[in-house]
Amino acid sequence: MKLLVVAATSAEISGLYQHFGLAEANFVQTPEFDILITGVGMTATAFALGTRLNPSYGLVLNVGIAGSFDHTLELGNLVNITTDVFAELGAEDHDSFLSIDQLGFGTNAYTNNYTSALPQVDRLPQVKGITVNKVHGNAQSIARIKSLFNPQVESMEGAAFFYACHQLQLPCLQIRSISNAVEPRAKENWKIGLAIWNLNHWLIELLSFLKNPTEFVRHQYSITFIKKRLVQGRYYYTTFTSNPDNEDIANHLANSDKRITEIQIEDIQKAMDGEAIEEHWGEVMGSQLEIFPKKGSVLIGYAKKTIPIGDFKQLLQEWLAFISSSPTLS
Ligand SMILES: O=C(O)c1cccc(C(=O)CC[C@H]2O[C@@H](n3cnc4c(=O)[nH]cnc43)[C@H](O)[C@@H]2O)c1
Repeated sequence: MKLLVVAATSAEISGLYQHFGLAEANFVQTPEFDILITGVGMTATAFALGTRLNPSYGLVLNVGIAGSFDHTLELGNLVNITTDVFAELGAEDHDSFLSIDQLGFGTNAYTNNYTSALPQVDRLPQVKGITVNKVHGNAQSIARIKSLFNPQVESMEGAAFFYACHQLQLPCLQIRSISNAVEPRAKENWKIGLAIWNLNHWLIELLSFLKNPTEFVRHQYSITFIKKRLVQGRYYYTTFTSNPDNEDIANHLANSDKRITEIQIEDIQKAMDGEAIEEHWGEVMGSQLEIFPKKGSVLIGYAKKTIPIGDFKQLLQEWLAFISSSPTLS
């Protein structure tokens, strides 16, 4: 299944280009996925999709940042926008608004139509979005649009994206990261960097998963391994998880250096072979580890997260392979 990733600006998916070693062009093709940068707004999106969208794509994915009307969504949170509305398309009727539907000229609301279960998508909250030409930044217009559509988020492209995919009947998803609250304009409150960071981590995890869903257990736990270059050519290895349930596991791995990881793998292997081991590791590397050979599970961290022993062994092996890739790590 080939994927088309659609974003308004290349800045919003800069981490993706970097991770896969791609040049920041407006249309990039790789064996597993293509990237299309449309430009900001509905017109630019419609034009770019008109030139590039075709039935060879198994999934079309719109990603970007968005403003939120919903106070339960924190800045930097990711959402799955399942319905998106052309909020300004229609006619004013004195104090009322007539949508394009009410005028009899079309449809103003479009939904995504991707039903396959992807763990990275399933764990995101599903929200209703509106698409606007003008970012809301005025108390009266915000109150008005809320009373008209009761939206949770807004963007400048989403509904146009759904419209184009709908025209070609292509499976599509719109995933956005909240960069700002929709409020009387206060640009200093926007967290664009955080929103883009989280979006890119999620995107890299999804694309790596689609590339090889069965190979990596870490993807089942939504854990991404990260290698950062420090000064003087040294590297720093850490982890990230977009699933709060797995934070203890991710931290445990990040805290395990090569030696500790090897010792854990040895003990886990012994436990799996029925040999006696120290089951109560207690606090190791700022994390709790208990091994239960009879139950076939391990407990990691203080949130009492228990996972199958085989999964833990494979996680450790993947981590060991990752951190062993550079001779600079002790
Ligand atoms: O500096 C500004 O005033 C400004 C206004 C809107 C967007 C931007 C951007 O840099 C991002 C463009 C991109 O972001 C989406 N976006 C983000 N927040 C909102 C929002 O509150 N309302 C509508 N769109 C938003 C949008 O989809 C654009 O593509 C800067």
